[in-house]
Amino acid sequence: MSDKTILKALRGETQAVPPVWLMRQAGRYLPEYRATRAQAGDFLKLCYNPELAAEVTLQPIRRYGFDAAILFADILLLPQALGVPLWFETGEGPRLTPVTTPEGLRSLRAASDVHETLAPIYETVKILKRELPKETTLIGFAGAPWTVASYVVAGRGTPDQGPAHRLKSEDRATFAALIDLITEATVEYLSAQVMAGAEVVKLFDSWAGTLQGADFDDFAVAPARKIIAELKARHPGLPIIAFPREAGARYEGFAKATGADCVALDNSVSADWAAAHVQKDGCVQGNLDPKLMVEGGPRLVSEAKRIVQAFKGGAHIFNLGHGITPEANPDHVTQLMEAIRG
Ligand SMILES: Cc1c2[nH]c(c1CCC(=O)O)Cc1[nH]c(c(CCC(=O)O)c1C)Cc1[nH]c(c(CCC(=O)O)c1C)Cc1[nH]c(c(C)c1CCC(=O)O)C2
Repeated sequence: MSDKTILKALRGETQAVPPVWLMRQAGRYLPEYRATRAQAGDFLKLCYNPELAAEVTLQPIRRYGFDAAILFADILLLPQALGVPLWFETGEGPRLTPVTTPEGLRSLRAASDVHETLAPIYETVKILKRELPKETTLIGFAGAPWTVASYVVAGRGTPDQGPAHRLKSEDRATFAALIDLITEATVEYLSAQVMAGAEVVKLFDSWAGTLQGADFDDFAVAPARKIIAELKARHPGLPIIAFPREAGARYEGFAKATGADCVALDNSVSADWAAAHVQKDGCVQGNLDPKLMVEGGPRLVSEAKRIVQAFKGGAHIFNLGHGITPEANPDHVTQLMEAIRG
């Protein structure tokens, strides 16, 4: 059995000092990231350049000694590999050519045909496997089907994911077929990451919180359960983290319903509530407010300690409730690491 701290937590072990990594730890708040992105040309070129993508993955590990490295890539590379045109508008974020009709869906590639486009990502994983410190766990990832589909339908991120909700009610068959295609392709993609050397995988469902009632079961729970079952059949013992962001009360029971080993918590749920209602079923990850990484100082330290304290009775991986933002101060990450590790 590995004695890596992240893998211990994912097996359900309680540790005196929780392992720690941060969502978006490789990113624009780091000057060395901005320099490497400029060298690559742009964000997508960086994602598809294995040497440089591995370099930016390693940068925060060198600086802070996080317990995990997360593969540098993006959740939208998968729909791109299915044939959906993708680009990034500077200062605005991702754009895709929307897929909203049966014809649009038929024009996409089969799930098993994503690997040619994604081969450079698997190469990044292989480089990282070689170059990471032996105590650092390598996390692969993908978007969960609902979140990926919501970008594919809207052609961009929208505040309420309205276009995807509309397609879901107006042409449920097409929407469900899109979810199924992404579900299958996600298994292919994550399985290939594991074969290349990823030790853990994480499913990001950033927009799970916009799904109400039975839709949450159909489009957040069911696809995650399918993906997790198939991955665990192919890779016995593979630890999986699920992040149904803003699921609120529906965080309770999510691990059991999907088979995930760990549930990542956003910062809208209180750590005390989650310790009682979510951590009873296994490891939890989270959940410091990312704004504190901009503010720094005493509130950052006291909030971080409060979260460690709340989860100290069970398995916990320290993280933020969402990604670290470009405005965060790199010195505040050092403050955070001292608050956690002492
Ligand atoms: C919804 C989503 C996306 N991508 C991702 C999600 C799910 C998590 C979340 O809710 O934040 C996940 C993601 N995106 C990125 C990673 C790499 C690993 C890491 O966490 O360090 C991961 C795990 C790099 C990235 N993905 C993106 C950047 C910034 C691009 C740049 O350098 O200009 C990075 C480092 C761009 C991106 N990518 C996406 C958006 C909406 C944007 C624009 C918003 C933004 O700029 O933050 C889609």
